[in-house]
Amino acid sequence: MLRNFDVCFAGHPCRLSEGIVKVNVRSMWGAQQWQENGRRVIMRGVMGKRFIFWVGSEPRMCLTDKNMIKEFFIKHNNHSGKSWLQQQGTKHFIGKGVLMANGMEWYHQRQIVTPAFMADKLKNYAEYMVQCTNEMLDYLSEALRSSGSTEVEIGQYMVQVTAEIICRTAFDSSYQKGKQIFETLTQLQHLCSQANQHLYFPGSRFFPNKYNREIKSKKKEMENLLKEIIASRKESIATSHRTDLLSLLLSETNKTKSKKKIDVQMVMDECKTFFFAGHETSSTLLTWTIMLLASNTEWQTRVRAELNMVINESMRLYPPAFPFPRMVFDDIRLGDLDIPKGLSIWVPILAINRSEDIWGKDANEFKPERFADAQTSTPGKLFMPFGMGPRTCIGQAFALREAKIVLALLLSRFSFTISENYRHAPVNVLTLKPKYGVPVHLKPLSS
Ligand code: HEM
Repeated sequence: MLRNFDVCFAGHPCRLSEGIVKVNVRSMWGAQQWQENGRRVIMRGVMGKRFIFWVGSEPRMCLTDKNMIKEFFIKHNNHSGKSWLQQQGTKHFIGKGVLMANGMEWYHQRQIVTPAFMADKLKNYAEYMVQCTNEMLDYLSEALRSSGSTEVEIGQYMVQVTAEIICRTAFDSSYQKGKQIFETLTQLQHLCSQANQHLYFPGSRFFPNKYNREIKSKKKEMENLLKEIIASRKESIATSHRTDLLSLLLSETNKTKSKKKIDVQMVMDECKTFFFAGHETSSTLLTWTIMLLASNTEWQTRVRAELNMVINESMRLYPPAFPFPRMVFDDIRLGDLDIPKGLSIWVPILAINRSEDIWGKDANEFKPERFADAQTSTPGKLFMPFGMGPRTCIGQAFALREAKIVLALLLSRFSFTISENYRHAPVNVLTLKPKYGVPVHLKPLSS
């Protein structure tokens, strides 16, 4: 039985779309502020810190209590997971990979991919990260020289470098080879996001409408490309000693008796998941961090010694990814609540990260020093940019190492300021992106 929170039947509590925060209910907790084209949009909640809202046919409960969130993510992982509705929303571009799997399927997949992110592998990956970043910076310098302009949209370079890094480290293939897959995956992601904004009713996914037709054809295109890479790698798998993610996955397809045996469709879904999760979030983190540094130039000199603080503050203000809502599959007791199965738990990360009650009056300001001492600067605060509990981000160490390498190399070669053409418009397309990119003026440090 549910008690002690307000109920709202009006729809999404907070929806970031088209760069403008649209609040179509009164139920947002606390206050959430956003800046759109210089205009500050302020939402104030009137429904309290716990409430229920509906997403289509799925009831979701907003939870903001730190202890209950921790208890839920850590203790109740076995009784919760991604709902059918969420799996439907992402199935065309990431399928049933580890991000969307539940129960034993998730457990087996997580076991298979974990070795690819162990400390010894990360050490090897660092070399690729440096190499890919230097190549990107050379390319960037050349682009500036040939255009004669100082302005670039930096986001596209961050997408390119993180895509190249994940291709080389996880799939041992070059960016050029994986480029087509990335483009198709990005198109699919946008198509799925647009399709999800339309009314869902039972059976609607089978309708041959514009979105469904395009999604089907793009999905086929991408899977054919992946099949080509898999086929060429399968031939060499027995003789090579590769330990990248794709090799780990392919070796599991050969295990006839293993409980963990996976088929080619699963390998493809896992590849799509890592293509998506492995660069989308990281490029977003880098782009927002550069936007913040370009707007707060004094931090460019300090950041060399204090990268951790800057990266944390960037993820607080612009969390690249939020934990997906988790559906409760069995009745559970959570704090003072009895949660029935079928209810999803949703944590409003943006509201928590910008709450004045938690972070103080300057919650909306860029102040990396609030993370000066990671042990003591966040007591009593909930900060979970990589999720929490057994399903925490598998690529966390990878992403942080990559972010530090890319930022450190960029800062060693350029200083930068935000362009007057920058339009602040965060938009949620599964990750939190700057809708119009981040144009900056770059100045080579040697000149
Ligand atoms: C700044 C960069 C990143 C951020 C902020 C981020 C954030 C997250 C978050 C919040 C989750 C939890 C999702 C949930 O609970 O529903 C997650 C899961 C995951 N992330 Fe990341 N991530 C980042 C980079 C990466 C990278 C580089 C990889 C792979 C190379 C990766 C792979 C994954 C996978 C596979 C999961 C699913 C884990 C599971 O369910 O067991 N992520 N990430």
